[in-house]
Amino acid sequence: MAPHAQLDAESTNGHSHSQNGASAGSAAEPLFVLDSPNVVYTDAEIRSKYTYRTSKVKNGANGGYIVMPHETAYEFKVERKVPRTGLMMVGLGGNNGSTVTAGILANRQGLTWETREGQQSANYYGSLTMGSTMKLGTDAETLRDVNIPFRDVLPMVHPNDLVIGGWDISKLNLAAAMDRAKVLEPCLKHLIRKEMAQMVPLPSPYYPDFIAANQEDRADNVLPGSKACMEHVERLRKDIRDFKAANDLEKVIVLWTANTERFADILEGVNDTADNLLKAIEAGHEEVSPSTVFAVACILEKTPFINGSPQNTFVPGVIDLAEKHDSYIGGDDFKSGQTKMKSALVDFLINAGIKLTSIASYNHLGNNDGKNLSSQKQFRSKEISKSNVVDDMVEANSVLYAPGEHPDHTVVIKYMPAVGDNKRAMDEYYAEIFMGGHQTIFISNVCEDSLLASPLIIDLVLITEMMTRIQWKTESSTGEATKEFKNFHSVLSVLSYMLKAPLTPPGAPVINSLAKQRAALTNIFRACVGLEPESDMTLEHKLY
Ligand SMILES: NC(=O)c1ccc[n+]([C@@H]2O[C@H](COP(=O)([O-])OP(=O)(O)OC[C@H]3O[C@@H](n4cnc5c(N)ncnc54)[C@H](O)[C@@H]3O)[C@@H](O)[C@H]2O)c1
Ligand SMILES: O=P([O-])([O-])O[C@@H]1[C@@H](O)[C@H](O)[C@@H](O)[C@H](O)[C@@H]1O
Repeated sequence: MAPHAQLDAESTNGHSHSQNGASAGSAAEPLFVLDSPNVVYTDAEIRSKYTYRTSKVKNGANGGYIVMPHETAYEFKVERKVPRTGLMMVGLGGNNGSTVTAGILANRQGLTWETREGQQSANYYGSLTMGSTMKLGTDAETLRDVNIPFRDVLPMVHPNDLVIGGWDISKLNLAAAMDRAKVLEPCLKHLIRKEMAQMVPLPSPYYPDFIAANQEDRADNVLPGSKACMEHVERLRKDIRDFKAANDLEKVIVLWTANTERFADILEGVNDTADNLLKAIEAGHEEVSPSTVFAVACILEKTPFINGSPQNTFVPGVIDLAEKHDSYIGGDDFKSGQTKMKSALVDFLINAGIKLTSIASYNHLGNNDGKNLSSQKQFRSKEISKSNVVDDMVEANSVLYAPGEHPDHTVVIKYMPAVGDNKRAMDEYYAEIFMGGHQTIFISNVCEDSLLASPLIIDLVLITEMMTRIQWKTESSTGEATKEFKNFHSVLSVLSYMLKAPLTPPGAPVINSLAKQRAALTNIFRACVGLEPESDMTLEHKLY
């Protein structure tokens, strides 16, 4: 048997994999065409001329402002051909890794299975790309909204077509890993057990100091060496090349869904620049984490790398290296349940003029993630990513909050083995309302953590792959045109909707508001086919 088999689109009676019949390697007939001189379709590309309208503000007299409308003319280019794409997960044998793999297999085969509530069919619920819609416009006759599946706005990879592989420090095949995870129904597991058993994770670097000591008993599938080294970087690069060749892939995305690591110290001369980081790895510096080694390997292999965990994988040297190699990175920490709710509810409360003064977020869970997080250093990584999610919304409202003022905010996570993957999240939101009143909101949220995270993994992969096929150029406002098409900045902040602690290009603001994050992603994709940003003005229903 191959050192590790993969989940391959051809290995099952494939269903029509993508909307409007497209499958990997083809340019689908789009669901819609924009009838505009600003959008040109060829077999290979969509070209869209888009005017980005913002306002520049400067201080005026008496503490006021002077606002100057500002326009930038962009041209976007989208490659229409959907490439044969692989997903390599670090932590393939974990709850998320095994669950998302099983979910894709079940969807690809169009499976249904018996549950206590009756027949259940495979679906992609919880995925923004596969489960949500966007407004295309209004019907020319009836003026009713016309909405389309998000996945149809651009020619995206269909998750059913993804070829899956990856690494794990645990050697369990994915059928055994699925059993260990205790997430999926026995009847479903029975239907996919054979294919899942064929998938065996590649051995991986394991540096014990970065994850909880309680993970040691799992580490039976590790590469020689217990600290960073160039041999590990080169081995991971070869793993990616071999996976690509063995599966005849045009593209691979690597995603970290392995354990939460402790934060790495940022050390001048070690991980502060690309050159220093490469030297530090060469020298076997003990402050370089496995996730940073994966990031470096992916950047050198021009393979996008996404971090689904909260640790600071992207030390300054990694960002510097990604920029130098024009390679995509994104992260951090899937925004799956309690924090996702928080980033929507806080946005609502503060934008309703309600002064949130206290947030208490408690949760307990009993999966291996919870076990790893029961160790203080790993919990601290998670506490940071779960705590910073309200900062931008608070700072944006100077009516409610004085400079530096913010709600009390506490995050508690406890490991309770009995509940397994069924995370219990309990939140209390306490706020000041009109004339000295108070509002207290209690939220209880129980769900399988991995069934929330798995669709996010799919969205992160599909959107990252789509971004590798979008380029831009502009006639800048000062007239210096960007002659050649360019990639977006190496740090893919467009992924923020799926992430608790969105990584942004150096100096760029962090936006945590869920609505703003979705609007940014939606409107960038709309601009690539010449559609204006979504506007809810609906003047057509107000001005007559
Ligand atoms: N809802 C969610 O499940 C959720 C939400 C946000 C973030 N996360 C994060 O996603 C990650 C995975 O969550 P999970 O529930 O699947 O955890 P898990 O413990 O079930 O899986 C992690 C896997 O990573 C493997 N691993 C550890 N170190 C590795 C290394 N160096 N190389 C390769 N594999 C390694 C482990 O053996 C394990 O199989 C965690 O960091 C978690 O905090 C999960
Ligand atoms: O995304 P979210 O539900 O706010 O946060 C979750 C935490 O509550 C949980 O304790 C942890 O195990 C998961 O990895 C995830 O980070």
